[in-house]
Amino acid sequence: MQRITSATAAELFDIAATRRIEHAAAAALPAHTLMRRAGLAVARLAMAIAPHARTIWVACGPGNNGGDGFEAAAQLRHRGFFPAVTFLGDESRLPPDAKASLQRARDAGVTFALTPPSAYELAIDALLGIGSTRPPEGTMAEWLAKMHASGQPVLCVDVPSGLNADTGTLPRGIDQTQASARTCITFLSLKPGLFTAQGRDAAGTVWFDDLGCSAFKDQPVARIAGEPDAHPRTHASHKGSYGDVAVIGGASGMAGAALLAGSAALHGGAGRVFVGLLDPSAAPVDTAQPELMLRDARTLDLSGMTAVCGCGGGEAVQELLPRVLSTAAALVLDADALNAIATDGALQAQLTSRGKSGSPTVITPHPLEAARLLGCTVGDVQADRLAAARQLAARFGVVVVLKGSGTVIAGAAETLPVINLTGNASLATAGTGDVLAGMIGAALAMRQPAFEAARKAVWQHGHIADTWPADAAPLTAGTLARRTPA
Ligand SMILES: NC(=O)C1=CN([C@@H]2O[C@H](COP(=O)(O)OP(=O)(O)OC[C@H]3O[C@@H](n4cnc5c(N)ncnc54)[C@H](O)[C@@H]3O)[C@@H](O)[C@H]2O)[C@@H](O)CC1
Ligand SMILES: [K+]
Repeated sequence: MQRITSATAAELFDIAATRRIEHAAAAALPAHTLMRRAGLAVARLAMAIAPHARTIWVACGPGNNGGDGFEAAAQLRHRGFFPAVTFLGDESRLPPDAKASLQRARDAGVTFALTPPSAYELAIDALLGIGSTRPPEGTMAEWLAKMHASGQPVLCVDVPSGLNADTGTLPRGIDQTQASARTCITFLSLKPGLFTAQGRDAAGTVWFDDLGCSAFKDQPVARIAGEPDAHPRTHASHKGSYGDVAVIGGASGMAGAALLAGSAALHGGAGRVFVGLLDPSAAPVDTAQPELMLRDARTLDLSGMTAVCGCGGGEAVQELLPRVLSTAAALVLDADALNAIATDGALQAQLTSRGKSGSPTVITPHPLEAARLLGCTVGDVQADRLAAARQLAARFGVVVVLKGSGTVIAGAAETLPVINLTGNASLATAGTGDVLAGMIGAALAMRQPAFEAARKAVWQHGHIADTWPADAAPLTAGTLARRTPA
């Protein structure tokens, strides 16, 4: 059993691949072995979460996820705990493994009840796993709501019930984010839905148990990538060794966004950072950050530079985009640059030809910007974030950073997309996206490959937030930029 953290590197498998792994493993092992192992793993984790529990509510559903719950209840009873099982299904239609585990729970003396216990110290959600096909309703929805509103910890078996393990989406009206502590133990494969969209909130802390079946492989759909490699600076280096970044943005009233991106690029280790402001009346220097070389955006020669374009760009950025797209040696496109491209077919064609020519290019849309670029709704993007990121990457031939809970980084078709595991809700504040764009710009200026530059910056950006002390003042975008590691 392994706890999954932002340092974990592993492949992610969709439901179809997980089914294939399960069938191959089940065929190679004696009957019922997988469910016995899964139930034992659940029981062990339950005992670790609630070692003094008097009552553990085990809510079991109609399929093999429920079977894992019966098996866990049997194992817990053997160890002196008092599980109370509520079963929502038809015993005569249980799959064979689950039927055998139900009998084992009965033989162990587990209590069965029609309604959840009035008091309990831990709830085990074994209602639905990867076989969830429709939104929970009726009694199942009531039990889920009760479980998550009770204030007691919830341990989800395989996946939080109702969560789409491929996409991380929860059905409308199912809120699984209120329980005091949420833990999920997942089996045989790590599923992408646990790590993006609503999955992270619903699953909480994720544990993985391969049930002794690591030999059974299949085709992954994505990966979590762990901490990126450090790029130590050599002693015999100078500012020219680390490249130039030119931030293009800061239209009237929005200079701050460009300065934040510039600050992040500077602290991220770029050799020199120019900030090309779109507001002609902007101040000629930022006295708080005199290292930033402020220029009129229209005068900057971008050949040989990494451009970070769009932060606070307003509508003014549109007129510069043809030149930025054609001349920047490497490019990060953010915010208003993406909005401008979304409404301009000629710019889209230019981005596509730039991407296909192999010039390093990273785009950093949040879901609404991604929706505008794809010509769909935010709901469509969030319904399958991996697919949306892959689609954008394929259309324009660029590296895509689709921001949001479980940021997705997608690139060329032959590169497995990454779901990033760092970051938390403290990043949901103005300017943090500008900082991320600047950080990616610094990594590109240091000639790191575009996918790796994006992955590294996204990881570090979230890691700064994750390690920000809980009792410190709120993390602002300015502080985030200044803490960017070189
Ligand atoms: N077969 C085995 O030996 C193993 C099974 N495993 C467990 O089995 C799970 C998959 O089992 P299943 O394929 O039986 O799928 P599930 O147990 O996830 O659920 C499928 C059943 O739920 C019903 N259902 C789907 N959505 C529903 C809804 N909204 N309301 C009410 N009923 C609904 C389906 O009609 C079907 O009867 C995994 O997630 C995992 O927990 C793992 O323990 C690995 C080993
Ligand atoms: K479950």
